[in-house]
Amino acid sequence: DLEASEHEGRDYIFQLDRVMGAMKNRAGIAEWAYTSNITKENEDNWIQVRLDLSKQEKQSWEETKMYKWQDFQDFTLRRMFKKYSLLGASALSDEKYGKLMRYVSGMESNYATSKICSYKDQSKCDLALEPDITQEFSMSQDPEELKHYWVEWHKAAGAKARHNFTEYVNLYNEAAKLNDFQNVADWWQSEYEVSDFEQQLAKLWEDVKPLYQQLHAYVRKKLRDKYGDVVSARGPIPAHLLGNMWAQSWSNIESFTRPYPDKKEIDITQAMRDQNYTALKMFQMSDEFFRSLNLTAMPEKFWQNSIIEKPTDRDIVCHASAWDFFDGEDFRIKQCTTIDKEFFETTHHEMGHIQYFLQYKHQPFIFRDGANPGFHEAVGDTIALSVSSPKHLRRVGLSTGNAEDEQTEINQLYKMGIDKIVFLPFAYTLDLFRYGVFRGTTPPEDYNCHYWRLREMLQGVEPPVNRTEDDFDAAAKYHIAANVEYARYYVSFIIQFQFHRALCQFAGEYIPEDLNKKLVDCDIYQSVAAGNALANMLKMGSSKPWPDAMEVLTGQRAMKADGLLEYFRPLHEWLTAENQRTGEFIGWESSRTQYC
Ligand SMILES: C=C(C[SeH])C(=O)N1CCC[C@H]1C(=O)O
Ligand SMILES: [Zn+2]
Repeated sequence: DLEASEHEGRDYIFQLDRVMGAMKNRAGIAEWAYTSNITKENEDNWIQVRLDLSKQEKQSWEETKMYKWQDFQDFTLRRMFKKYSLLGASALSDEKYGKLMRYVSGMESNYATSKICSYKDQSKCDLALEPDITQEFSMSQDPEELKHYWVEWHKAAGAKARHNFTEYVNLYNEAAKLNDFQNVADWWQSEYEVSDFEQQLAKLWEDVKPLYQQLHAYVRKKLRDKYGDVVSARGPIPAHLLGNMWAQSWSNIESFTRPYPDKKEIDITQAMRDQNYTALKMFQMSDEFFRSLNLTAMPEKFWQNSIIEKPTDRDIVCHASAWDFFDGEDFRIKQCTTIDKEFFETTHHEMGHIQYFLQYKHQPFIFRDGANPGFHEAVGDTIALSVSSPKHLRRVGLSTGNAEDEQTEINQLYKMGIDKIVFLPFAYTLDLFRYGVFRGTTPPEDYNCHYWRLREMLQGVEPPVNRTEDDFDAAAKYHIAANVEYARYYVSFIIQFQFHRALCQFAGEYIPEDLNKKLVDCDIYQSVAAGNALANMLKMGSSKPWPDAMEVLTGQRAMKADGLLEYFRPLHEWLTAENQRTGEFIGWESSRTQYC
């Protein structure tokens, strides 16, 4: 009868959960071994472990189907069964599952090990993306040099991945269908548990687009002033001039584009170098910030097992990552830290993942996840919004700036905006592109030119040189090569401002309409009230639908652009006035050249 099966179901699912937790630990150790030492042997071992585990997953999946869990009374039990009833990629045959993993590890290892030649010294051909190309790209103001690094990287990391990517799409879609999804796009979107996810993304973009267009027009003018006619007055911005390989953050061109150049600039990269900062010091500062909020300290194993600097004796996947080994004590970060502003933020970003792991480690294994993927990406960034405030940077001795005046505040909002606002159309493009690929509306013969049509339409950028279908520029971005869904970052860059605003109110740092408690000046450092409110949301993991988690912290049950727009309102007003003053054309006409 129903009662017996629900009672038996409870015993079964919690036993299964413990088995799955041990399996995730084993899989994590094998994947860590491979991505922290890229060799054929370690890749083979990782794939073998995953194949072994898929046998166990298939068997458990069959057992789960024997329970009429949809009729169970207990919400948590139903939710656990529902999540365990999704088998995932291991629904494929061993042969196909193995091939799918080979395609992905092939793309990821190519990305991680790609080397290109220096612009200045064509005989030096051992430049890796991190730290070499990233460093060059962030410092250079020579369009020809930037074009060289852009073209060579997109050739080495992008074009070479096209075959693997095309095969991966077919197999991954097969796996989606075996899990009762139309395609991978629907599978990825199901993670957000709303029926109109794609419409919500479009609505958020409509809300933010006017602000982005003003910022884009302003920056285009500044680049035109500096580089001349290579930057058109009314068209897209050439993507290699924005200080970042993917034009996803424009922070590196702040020094010569900021609104009030004669105002003192806070340069924490220089300050950290002057103060002999190490990677470890950055991690210790981040840990101390979280502890100041009454959150949890990094456990001993974190400091023992993490890799925070690039090894010199082997190839590793340098792209920053945070790892939960599902044993309640082993949590790690792997990143190739360099001492600069970008990695100061990245360190907080990754520590945010670890803090989330720590806060939900009491949950059943199946609920040890973000309320949705965007939540996991938002935790560290939300903390970093406080850390990057002038008030906080003064508190920790990374800035000697004086109190804010109107112009300094605009400069500060501009610095935040060329990181946070410009990221949104980039993130939106990446998964709009892949939704079309998985749905088949973008066929392989159109992959590259469609990718650029989306980038021009949404981001208002164009490639520095003509492109063809021999290129595959999308895979020059880690997450495309490594099969990591990207809408999570788009969601994160919206909701982190909802989280930040709520935390600032808990901390007494933000009071609407109070000019002494402005959002832009908020720093929640040492606020136990804010930390407790954040912890209450993080402890839930994925045990409840994400609107319940968001409501616990913000009182809102939907992701909305209002937090971001409120934060940047003074900048929006300033940009609009400035663009009117200089007569800028707002938006962009299609590119002068047919580049694809
Ligand atoms: C730092 C990570 C690892 Se989860 C990352 O991939 N991020 C953080 C912000 C956006 C995105 C990127 O680098 O493209
Ligand atoms: Zn992340």
